[in-house]
Amino acid sequence: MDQKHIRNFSIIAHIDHGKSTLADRILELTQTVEKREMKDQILDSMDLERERGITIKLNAVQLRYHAKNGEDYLFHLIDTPGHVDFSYEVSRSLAACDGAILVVDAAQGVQAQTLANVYLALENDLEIIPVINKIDLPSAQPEVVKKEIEDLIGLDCSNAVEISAKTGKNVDQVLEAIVHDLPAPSGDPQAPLQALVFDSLYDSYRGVIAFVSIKNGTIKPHDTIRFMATGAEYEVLEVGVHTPKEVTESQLNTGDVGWISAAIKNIEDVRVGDTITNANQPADQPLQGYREMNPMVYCGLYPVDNARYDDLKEALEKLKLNDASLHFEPETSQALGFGFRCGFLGLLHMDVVEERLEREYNLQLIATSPSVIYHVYKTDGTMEPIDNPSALPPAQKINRIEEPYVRAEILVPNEYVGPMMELCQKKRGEYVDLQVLDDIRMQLVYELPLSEIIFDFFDKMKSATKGYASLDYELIGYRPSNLVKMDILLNGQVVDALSTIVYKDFAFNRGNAMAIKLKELIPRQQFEIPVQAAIGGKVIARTNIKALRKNVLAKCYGGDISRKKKLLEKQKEGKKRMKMVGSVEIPQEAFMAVLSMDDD
Ligand SMILES: Nc1nc2c(ncn2[C@@H]2O[C@H](COP(=O)(O)OP(=O)(O)OP(=O)(O)O)[C@@H](O)[C@H]2O)c(=O)[nH]1
Repeated sequence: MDQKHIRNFSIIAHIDHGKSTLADRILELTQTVEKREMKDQILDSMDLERERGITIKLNAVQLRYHAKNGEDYLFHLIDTPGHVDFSYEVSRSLAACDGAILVVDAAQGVQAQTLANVYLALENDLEIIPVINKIDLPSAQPEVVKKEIEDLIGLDCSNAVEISAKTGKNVDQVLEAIVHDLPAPSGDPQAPLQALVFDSLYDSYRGVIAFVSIKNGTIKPHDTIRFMATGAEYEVLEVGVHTPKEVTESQLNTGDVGWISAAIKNIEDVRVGDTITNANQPADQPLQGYREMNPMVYCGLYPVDNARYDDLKEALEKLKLNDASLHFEPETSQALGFGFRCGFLGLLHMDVVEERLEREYNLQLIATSPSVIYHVYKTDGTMEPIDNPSALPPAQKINRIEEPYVRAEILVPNEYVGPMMELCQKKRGEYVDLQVLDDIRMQLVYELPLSEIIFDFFDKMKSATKGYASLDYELIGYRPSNLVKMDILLNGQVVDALSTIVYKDFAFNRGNAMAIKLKELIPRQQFEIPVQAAIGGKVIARTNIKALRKNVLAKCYGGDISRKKKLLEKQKEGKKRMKMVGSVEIPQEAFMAVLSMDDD
């Protein structure tokens, strides 16, 4: 198809405003997917996505649309995730497009990530079409929401389409708007090849598959390609698109969005954000990459079975291909043995990676409690970044510790401004600004320590505002804080994987809460186990896990051997996620105790 009839676009929205549902309707209307093959949210191909009902990975599909002007168009739709943890993926997918459909919930209106995503789209020079979704809801107020979009974002909404992605109402008008209001790709087919790598995955037969958006030139099998950042060269074996089924093509042209396979066995050669060019006729410059996102949260990941260390390493390498924001390096723990220190964009990202490792690579893992990166200034004048509390130098060698701060913008209905400010204050927030947005909402700006945001801030915010507030934040730098390392001792021994860095004024409460939580989580054993929280060798909290009195098998009367077996099986299941530390068996949940503690 000629370039004028191609449209490359993303759908952007705040979480749950209906991106995936709209994508489903578009696939149906363009008959990209046969009705009987249609399952809900077909673009969410990962099981995990379907179960959690959120979009994690971006996906690109090619669609054919017969427009009302009688002409045929080729669309490339790139789906994007909505959760704040995954904004990196959003900026990746936007770099591959020329336009974006902005979906706004007609009942909820503009939310924090609506704004954040619009800014990302504007940074990428995309044309934006506003679409008001969920007009079937009784609480829908499309006119109010349109005015909000005009006032807050400055987008003209006089032609904004009002749709229900659920019922399909007016979705055809969205397709027409894509044809008429979004630009065709502007690249030059005669120019040297420049293809933006916006994603990749590892296939055990074909090696690394790169997902690309062809900005200039063309690419076909037998071409020799060069990855401009790494310099690696390969001969192309196959090229193609997703419809969403994988389809092989003879060539990808300027404006196409598709995949390339070239028997790439070395995972390191392919970097998301890199530009592919033709080695025989190379482009002078790579395309502008996009902002690299740095991990904000770190934790240790250890195989439950130490013998599977190499499997974990391989799994992490493969996962990283498909998830450029994941970082990892080897680490050892006295308590847990050999594992990896891994960096994530946020807690949801951490959760998702852990679950993917377990499901897709069949690994059993223990994750240690998450931590941000602290800047530790030592008395010898040097600074050491610390993302693992157990690596903190002894107190006498520390001059000061600085921790990362974020600027948080919170959109909150008027009646919840009070409770929201109280929460921010409690989380060591510093008030910056409060602005009236419209008749019913305000925008609250606070500067807060990142460590307070990542743990249970979202949950607390939800309960303080009945779920009506939304949050977006960005890192603004480091500030000195009064922080100390809190150790946990089990049976008199420090368990390094349970150490945390805490704000000194909170230490006493946290130590107590932690000891109580561990008592709940660690099963009773043959002997009594003292649980202590300590700072610099001084115990600040203590409790005991009582010894087990009865043999569990005693519960099964006499001879029923099959029941006995079943019980033992069950115990074994439960034990899989346990780790022997010294003489104490610790379950996975215990390492995450900091997350579920209540300070109050
Ligand atoms: N009533 C109504 N519900 C809708 C409509 N569109 C989507 N929903 C519902 O809203 C919820 C969220 O929709 P999704 O399409 O998963 O939202 P999303 O924006 O893709 O969410 P993430 O992928 O997690 O960012 C689902 O329960 C949908 O069924 C609509 O037009 N009307």
